Amino acid sequence: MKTILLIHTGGTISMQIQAESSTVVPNENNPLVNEGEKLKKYATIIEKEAFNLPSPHITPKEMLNLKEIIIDTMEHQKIDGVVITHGTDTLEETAYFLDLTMDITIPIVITGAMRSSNEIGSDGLYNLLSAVKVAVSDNAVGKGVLVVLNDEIHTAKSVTKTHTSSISTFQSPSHGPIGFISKSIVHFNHSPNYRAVFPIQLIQKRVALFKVYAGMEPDLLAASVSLGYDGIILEGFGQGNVPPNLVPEIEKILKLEIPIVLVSRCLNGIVQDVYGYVGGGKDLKELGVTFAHGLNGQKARLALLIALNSTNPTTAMNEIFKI
Ligand SMILES: NC(=O)C[C@H](N)C(=O)O
Repeated sequence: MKTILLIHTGGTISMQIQAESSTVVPNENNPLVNEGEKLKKYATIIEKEAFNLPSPHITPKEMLNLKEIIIDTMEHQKIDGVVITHGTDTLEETAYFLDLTMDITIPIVITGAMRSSNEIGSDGLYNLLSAVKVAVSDNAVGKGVLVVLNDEIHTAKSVTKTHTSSISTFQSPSHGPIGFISKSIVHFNHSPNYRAVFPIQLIQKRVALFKVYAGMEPDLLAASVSLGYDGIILEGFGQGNVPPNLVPEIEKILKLEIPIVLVSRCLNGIVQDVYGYVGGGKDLKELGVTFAHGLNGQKARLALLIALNSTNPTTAMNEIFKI
């Protein structure tokens, strides 16, 4: 039987709803900790509670802490896979952070829930069982960090939370799930083709993220530089375009060697240097803006943060943002 390291971090999966107010609140004691018996059928479980936080309280510091817990455990005992329970709001960010920083081939599977532990139809325990089934699957080895909810398996790079409350909230726009879990099997449809890994130890730099909007003025970009941010992500329009009045400020910032990375505010597709007007993708590429293909804003932000904190930021940026 395989051994799985199960790490709890909090989130709705371990919260409860209060009948009087319908408010969902954290539990002092994580109810999932008592569910070990149900998991024993699938794996030998080593259980750790890293923290008990709603996921909006999670920062790259906690993400780094999770990485350390996994590495430390692997140094002391043999484990065949890792399952992490996590709030869904920032789940995709923790998943992608670990995907970019963990140089290991054993499966790391992250799961969560949209309904709290004491709600009718709670999806927590079910998703946890699914995540364990994936983590013990031989076919999950070498596929990077995976996200498992609602019977689907997604890669950390492509998955995103698409619905505020539905249990089918996690989707991979443009890609679809990498696999699924049925009653009896864990099935993979395809494999991820490329994964850059940067085992950083520390996060010191700061990266700002801006969603571009019609009529946006350049002062916020200038303010982020004055505030000492080390990099900027722009979630541009469509295939990667911005309003023309941002262009002089973008040029100024790039001359200061502060990287600007462009993604699209569209849910599907990639950014390209197609449009040749002022503020169009072609213009931005010529100025030296970096294009991040297929990443959403929050993941591009983590990617740039990790690149800037790695030993050779330029090489890391080239690796991370190549298609
Ligand atoms: N479904 C959830 O887990 C949402 C919750 N606000 C969290 O991320 O902690």
